[in-house]
Amino acid sequence: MINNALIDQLAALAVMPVIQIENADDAVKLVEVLSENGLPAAEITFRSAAAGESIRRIRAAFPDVILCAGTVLTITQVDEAVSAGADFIISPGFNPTTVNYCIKNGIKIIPGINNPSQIEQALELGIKVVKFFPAEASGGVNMVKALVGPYSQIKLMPTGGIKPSNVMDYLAVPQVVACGGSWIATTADIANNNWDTIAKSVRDTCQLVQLNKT
Ligand SMILES: O=C(O)C(=O)C[C@H](O)[C@H](O)COP(=O)(O)O
Repeated sequence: MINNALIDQLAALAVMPVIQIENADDAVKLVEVLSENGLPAAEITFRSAAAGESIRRIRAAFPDVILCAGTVLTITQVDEAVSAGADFIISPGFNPTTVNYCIKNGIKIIPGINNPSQIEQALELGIKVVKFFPAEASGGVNMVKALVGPYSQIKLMPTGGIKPSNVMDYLAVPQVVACGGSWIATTADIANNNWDTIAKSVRDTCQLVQLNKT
């Protein structure tokens, strides 16, 4: 179960870089750039075959970064992510099989939801934090505000279509812990080793969200 300490860590970050990495050789350099420029965190998505190996190398090089596995769709991927060193699991949807497996095995998971019924499923299982995905396509910040009306106890991590131009609108909602997004370090910039571009994006993002933290 996601604990309060982790919620506080995510809230302090305000944003989670969602990463699709095609070559595990880029993983350590990427997290070095993220960390040194203000974001010691990464969600490594299982959208590529390099995800598990990337998590393993990042964890070995950076024992303290907040490292989670994203796009986790199966129990096999949960096991791969955890054995590689992921702190917690994020999934795009609410899959009872993976959610129950994580709960049973004491693995932290933030499952995806985008409607009231899924929030109630999550609450029934004692889940405190859910991913709101795909955030913009599901109604954006207005949907977040509508959802937290009846479910004020749930905390959300909106992801999907979030950019510098709208991230602050989400972070202004008290139940939003942090926002995920691939804009911070794009797949293309990682693959092309555009580290200066990523470093600037991280610094710009930190400067922007700092407004929310103060
Ligand atoms: O499948 C998951 O678990 C995911 O993590 C999905 C990603 O969070 C989004 O695809 C990121 O959305 P963009 O920032 O709009 O690119």
